[in-house]
Amino acid sequence: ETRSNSYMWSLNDFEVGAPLGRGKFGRVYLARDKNTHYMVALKTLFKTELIKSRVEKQALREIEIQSHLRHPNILQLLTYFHDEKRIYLVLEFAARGELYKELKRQPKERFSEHLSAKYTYQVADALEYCHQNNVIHRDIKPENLLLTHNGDIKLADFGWSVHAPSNKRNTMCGTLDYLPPEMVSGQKYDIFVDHWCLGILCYEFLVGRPPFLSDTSDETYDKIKKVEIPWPPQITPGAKDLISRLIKRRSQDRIPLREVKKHFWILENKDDPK
Ligand SMILES: O=C(O)Cn1ncc2ncnc(NCCc3cnc(NC(=O)Nc4cccc(Cl)c4)s3)c21
Repeated sequence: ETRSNSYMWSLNDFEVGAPLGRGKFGRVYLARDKNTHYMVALKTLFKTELIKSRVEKQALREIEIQSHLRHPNILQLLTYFHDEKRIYLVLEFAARGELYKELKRQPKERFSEHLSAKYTYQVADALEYCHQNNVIHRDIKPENLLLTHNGDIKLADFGWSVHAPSNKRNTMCGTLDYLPPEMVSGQKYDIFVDHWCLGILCYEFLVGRPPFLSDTSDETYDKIKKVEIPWPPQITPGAKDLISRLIKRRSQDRIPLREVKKHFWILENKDDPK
């Protein structure tokens, strides 16, 4: 039987299994609901770590944002609870784990046009839904995408998401490769930062590395500001057309997500594996 909304979840409701991954603020464990035997991913966040890094408001904002989002390509936050030391996020379990590892496992560390178009379509669909709910994800990259057992995308980790529009400074700890020009220069930004990241993501699926990858972060900043995209031979004209319409310096020039979903390269490649 399902529990009423007022039920107070606790660690005691779960049998905790193998660690799935580790983050800066805590670990992710495979866990099973003792009652229903439903498998979940249990993300623990140490309160002291959150406070030390001054991201405790971010964690609460993520819980607020993610508990209202419901979409087949967004990793669902099922519930949450805390004890004296940790906050626990009870998340949908994505059985094929991080897309990033799947990308590195590929023969040339890159996806076929079919998989690239399928994943780009599913992320575009999830982002369109986020934007309709006035949420900017802001941290779209392969590390934040998970795969279900049947190979569908789950957009995860809304730890950096905010309500649009925003000029929230974010001390990005991760890669700079996905930052759009407006965020690099600390300007006000809007939902179109996600469009930029979708273009970078599609490029990385097809090439195996992001377009502005450089040895130093200064070089990366320069390439981001100049928007110089190298086009290796495996990028077909259709893929180049879509990517060029997303990686635009001016945010309002980036094509809408509904246009991404019906772009000819996406429609020609997203369904049948070649
Ligand atoms: O990814 C893995 O390591 C392994 N893995 N494998 C399968 C699988 N199935 C589901 N979830 C997984 N991982 C958790 C993904 C997250 C979702 N939401 C998050 N939110 C968050 O981290 N928030 C957060 C962090 C630090 C500070 C602040 Cl303020 C907020 S992490 C899975």
